[in-house]
Parts: sequence; C-alpha cells; structure tokens
Amino acid sequence: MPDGNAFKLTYSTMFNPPAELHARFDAALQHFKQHGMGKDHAQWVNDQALMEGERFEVRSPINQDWLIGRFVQGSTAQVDQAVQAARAAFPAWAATPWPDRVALLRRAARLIEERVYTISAAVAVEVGKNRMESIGEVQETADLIDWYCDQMEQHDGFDRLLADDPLPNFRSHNRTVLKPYGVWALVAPFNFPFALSGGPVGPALIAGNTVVYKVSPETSLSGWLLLECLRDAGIPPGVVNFVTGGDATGRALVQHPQVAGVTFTGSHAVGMEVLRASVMGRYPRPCITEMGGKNATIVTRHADIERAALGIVRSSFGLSGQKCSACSRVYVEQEVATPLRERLVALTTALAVGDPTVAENWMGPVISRSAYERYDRLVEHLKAVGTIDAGGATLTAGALARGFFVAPTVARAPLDDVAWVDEHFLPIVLVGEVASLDEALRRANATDYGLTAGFYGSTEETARFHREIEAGVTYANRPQGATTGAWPGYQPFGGWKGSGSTGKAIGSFYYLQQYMREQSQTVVE
Ligand SMILES: NC(=O)c1ccc[n+]([C@@H]2O[C@H](COP(=O)([O-])OP(=O)(O)OC[C@H]3O[C@@H](n4cnc5c(N)ncnc54)[C@H](O)[C@@H]3O)[C@@H](O)[C@H]2O)c1
Ligand SMILES: N[C@@H](CCC=O)C(=O)O
Repeated sequence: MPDGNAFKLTYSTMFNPPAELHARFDAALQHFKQHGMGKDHAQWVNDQALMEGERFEVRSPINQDWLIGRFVQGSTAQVDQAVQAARAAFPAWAATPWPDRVALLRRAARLIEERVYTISAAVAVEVGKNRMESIGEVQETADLIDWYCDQMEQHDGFDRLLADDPLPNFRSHNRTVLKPYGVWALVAPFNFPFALSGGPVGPALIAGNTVVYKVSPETSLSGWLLLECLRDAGIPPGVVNFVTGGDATGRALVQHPQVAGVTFTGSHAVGMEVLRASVMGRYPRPCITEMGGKNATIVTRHADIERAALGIVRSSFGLSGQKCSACSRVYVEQEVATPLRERLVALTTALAVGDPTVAENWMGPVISRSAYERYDRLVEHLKAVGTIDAGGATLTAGALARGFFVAPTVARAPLDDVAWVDEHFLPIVLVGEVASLDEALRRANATDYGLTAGFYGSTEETARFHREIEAGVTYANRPQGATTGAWPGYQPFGGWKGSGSTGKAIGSFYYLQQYMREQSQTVVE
C-alpha cells in the first residue's frame, strides 16, 4: 500500500484495516460518484482511442439507476485492427532488453498503487464488491506484476549458457533462451476484472509479447482503468491494446488466426471452447485457461468448529459467492454436524447485506439479473429436495430493490442431488453429513473441478487431506477463509482437472515461463 504504514494488505489480513484506509476509500468513492460515472469510453488501439461503434451501457449491480459508463461493442473488424497493431509492435517490443520491459511494468505497478483508492472505488461500484475486497483486488494486481518482474530478474531473463559439446575437433557453444510468442490475447471474467486482466497482461508483456485484452462487458470500466495505468507508465504504442464487448468480441479475439497465445479466465464451458479452438489452426498455440470451481470444505470430528464456521462463511459468501474459489460444498462428519450448522446459521444471519461500498455492509449484490434469477431457481429447487437453514430469499427492502441483492444461504440437499455438481456462482453453500473422512474425501474429489479445497481437523488428518485431495489450492484450519483468499507470494493460485489447463498457478515460480517458448542455440567455432 502507498501509505508507508506497517499494514500489509492481503485477503487474509483485510479484516481489520487502519482507519486511514477507510477515509481514503470514502473520499475516492465520493469523487467517483460525482465525477467518474456516466461517461463514454473508448477502446484503445495503437495508442489511439477508438470511439466509433454501437454502444452498451454498464450499470451498477448495487443500483441499476447508477450508470457506470457507455462502452463500444467491439466489432470483428476492430478486434482485427487491435491484433494488427499488436503484430506491428511485436518485433520492437520483443527486441527491447528485458530489464527495460521490467522497468516499464514496475512503473505500471507503482501507478496502480498510487491510484489504488480511485480504482478500487470504481471496482466496488461496478462489480458490487465490498471496499476491502476491492482494494485487495487492485493491490493484488500490482503485487502480481511485481512478482513476475522479480521472476524475470531472478532468472536473468531466462537466457542460460549450457556446456559445450564434448567434440574432439570443434568447439560447439550451447545456450538456451526463452523467447516471446507474438500477440497474446487475454479475456477476463466479471468478478476480478482488474486483477485477472492485469495479472496475466503483466507476464505476457514482461516476456516480450504484445497484448490485446478484453474484460467482461459488465465490468468494462475496470478494464479501462488498467489500460490507463499501462498507458501512463509509458508502454509503447501498439504493445497493449484494449477492446470492449461481449462474447462475440471475445470469440473474435481468441480465435483470431494471428493471435499466438491466449489466456482465458472464466467459466468451464467457455474455457473448454477456447481451449479446443487453440488447436484448430494450422498449428497448436499456447492456451492458458483458468476456469470454475465447485470447491469443498471438509470438517472432521476433530475440527475447531468456530474456526471452521468462520472460514466457511467467509469463503461461501465473500463477493456474494462469486469467486471461482468460493466454498459451495461442505462435508461434515455426523458427530459435529449439528454444532457446525448452528454456528454457520448464526454467522450467516448476522451478515450485513447491502450497498457494499458502505463500510458496515459486508456482502453486496450478485452481478446481474440473470444471476439473481438463477438464485431464485436454485433456492426453489433446494426447498423442493432439501432444507434451507438460513437465507433463501431475494432482498428488496428500500434501496435494495434497485439492485440484485439476495440473502446468503445455508442449505441441505441429498448428497446425490444435482445441486452438488454444477458451479452456481451464488452465495449458497450446501452442508452434507458424512460418516467418515474417507467418505468426505471421496465426495470432495467426485467432481470435474479441482480448484480450491478447505479442511478442518487434526494434524494427522491434514496430512491425509494433502495426500488425497484433488485441488490446486488447499487450506487447512484457516479461519480467514476455508477456500478463498490466495495472495501473490503467499499462495500460488491455479486449478486442477476442469478448473485449469496448465497445472501451473498464478503468482507461482512456474507461471511466467508459459508466456515464452524455448530456443536452443548451438554455434560451432
Ligand atoms: N480459475 C480462475 O482463476 C477463475 C477466476 C475468476 C473467475 N473464474 C470463473 O469465471 C466464471 C465467472 O466469470 P464470467 O461469468 O465472466 O465467465 P464467462 O465464461 O461467462 O466469461 C468470461 C469472459 O469470456 C468472454 N467470453 C464469453 N464467451 C466467449 C467465447 N466464446 N470466446 C471468448 N470469450 C468469451 C466474456 O465476455 C468474458 O469476458 C466462473 O466460472 C468462475 O469460476 C475462474
Ligand atoms: N484469487 C481469488 C479468487 C479469484 C477467482 O475468482 C482467491 O484466492 O480467492
């Protein structure tokens, strides 16, 4: 954070921030509401604003009367224009010494930090996140970019000498170097529009690729605010380009024949489509897909029930259950099911739901009318097949009627019900009773997803959980969040199975290399 105080913000330290942070956020929020909303925004191609084209409106899920801005529905021709700009800029950017690229990205990271309150106020209103989640998302983006800069430096630009060939009559010098691919396309989801565009844009650029990126239409302003930081850092024309629009714009981008590599973050269904398309051209191209989750938490008879309940509630209902890492399934041993359920219900019913930019409110709305209607349908289903223990209603009192507010919900359903299978991306957690840790692990793993998993139990059980759980991000006995809250440098973040295609995690030691291809160079004297 830019304040020089000792507070280090992460998703697990955000529960008790200094007062100054609230004051600065409040000032930025007021400024955004008075001066930042309702404007027409451009796409950005080759250092030029592209204003022309059909427009769509973005309105806040907190209150549909709040017009965030108007954005261009990017056409196929405009996507092509952006890709051509990125192609033209590629040779010079790839040839720029990597320390210079790192210096520019570090400058962008510092600008993000300087603007952390301004940007997070906009993210909060646009996504419907609470202030700490919003500030966290923006700061996380700067930390991710710094992490990849550090990686480039620690590996000396990934340029290494190898032993000379053991030849008797010739000297043969060998070297291996990682090189960029070309134009990298990035598509981001609505829930972390700043971090999940800036997170991958950073390494793509550090590696020497040029970029065209698109965020979800619902969160287009967040994408634009990132572009401003990159532009103002002095990244050369054409190196980073920004298009806006919906699914068709995204499809035109990721399927463009001159795109050399893709990073997609979003749902499993779309991610699989993007991944399949990546092998349909004349040759395969790298495709990093980060997809959904159906994340389980296991609570055994040896668990600290208070910790478990706190961690589950934070992970099930943070950002209204709209995190890929959200906890949507709990498997609890029968012996402790009643006390756990009682604490879950008590904590859930005490949550303050409302305008999440107000400090007192912890949970905001869901993103859209369609999510709101999906909530209604799932609640009706759960009432029919099981029991609602807390929540189970849309919230329409007073100003809440202008947004998409729903009650955080704890429910029961038969363990073979379909509700345990699909990712719903809603603040609804299912709690099911199991006879043993064996059964809990079997059920937790019986999913096509493998993103995050939580555990509460003894030390010996934790070791077994780590041996057997099929998930890329795991947490044991953590009250700050059962399945959510990874932070760069502390928890690398990536999915197994249907949750991710590469087995390499965001913010890890192994991520940046994916944006480069290896060339082995042998020269004989
Ligand atoms: N694994 C992760 O790190 C991670 C992180 C955040 C969100 N997610 C997942 O994202 C999903 C929620 O986000 P969403 O609703 O925005 O996801 P989504 O899949 O509907 O959309 C994601 C992005 O893809 C674009 N898009 C849609 N169809 C496309 C197509 N055919 N080709 C190219 N682009 C296309 C959208 O416009 C949007 O920008 C959840 O499933 C969540 O779990 C995963
Ligand atoms: N990185 C976030 C989740 C991002 C996806 O939605 C977490 O760790 O909770």
